[in-house]
Amino acid sequence: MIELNGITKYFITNKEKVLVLDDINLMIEKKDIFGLVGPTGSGKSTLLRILTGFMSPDSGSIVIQDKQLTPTTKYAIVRETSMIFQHFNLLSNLTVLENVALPLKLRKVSKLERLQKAKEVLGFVGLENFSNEFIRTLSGGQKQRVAIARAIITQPQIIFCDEPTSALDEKTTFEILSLLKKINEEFHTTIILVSHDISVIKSMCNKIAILENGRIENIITNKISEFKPISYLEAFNHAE
Ligand SMILES: Nc1ncnc2c1ncn2[C@@H]1O[C@H](COP(=O)(O)OP(=O)(O)OP(=O)(O)O)[C@@H](O)[C@H]1O
Repeated sequence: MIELNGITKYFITNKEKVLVLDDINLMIEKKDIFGLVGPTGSGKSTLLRILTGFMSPDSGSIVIQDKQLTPTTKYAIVRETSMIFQHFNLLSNLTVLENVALPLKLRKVSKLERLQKAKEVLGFVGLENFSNEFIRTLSGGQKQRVAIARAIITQPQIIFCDEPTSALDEKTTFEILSLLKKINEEFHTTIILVSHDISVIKSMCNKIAILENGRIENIITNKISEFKPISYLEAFNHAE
């Protein structure tokens, strides 16, 4: 469970103080696939950075898994989460298996155990025969599968996905979204999905928050397949 209460964030630019997030209140339940959409500059990345502990809000409170996110608790909380990025963020000098095992290496899990677990999750994402390949030899979809395997190896409660399919074609997008859905269903992982693509959000999410100018303009929790973007979304939608 994630609860945001009254989150605000300012940036200082050219001696000007700009309000980038304005009183954000959100409740995300366990096993939700929660979509965060909004035009460029609406504050999606800033909100994601705050949720993942990379940035602190100026005011407001965040509760994740029943724990208040503070500078002292954030490392323990972040350990229960993983992140998937648009451009995969894999290490090109490591093999597929080493990339996937890396989070367990950082947690000082023994080599035998982490490689065994990495093979297991590579099987789950359908890349069991790619263990010894280097990242540069893979397609975009395969790279994202590796990133997903790396994300689930720590059995996170929450996965944050920042435009996970924006670099992929339509068919690969469908395959990656199906894989994320399978993770949500099998492990009851909560997924927070940031995307420009309304069709991605509509096909995946059971709740959608629409951000505009740093404010939540709307939260949609039912009849998502019937949701039609209105004027403020027209500039960036791929819908219908
Ligand atoms: N480090 C920063 N310093 C100053 N202003 C910033 C900083 N980061 C973001 N901003 C501004 O904050 C606002 C929100 O930016 P943010 O990146 O969160 O939006 P976004 O919805 O993720 O946009 P996009 O879809 O283009 O990634 C924008 O006006 C942006 O210019």
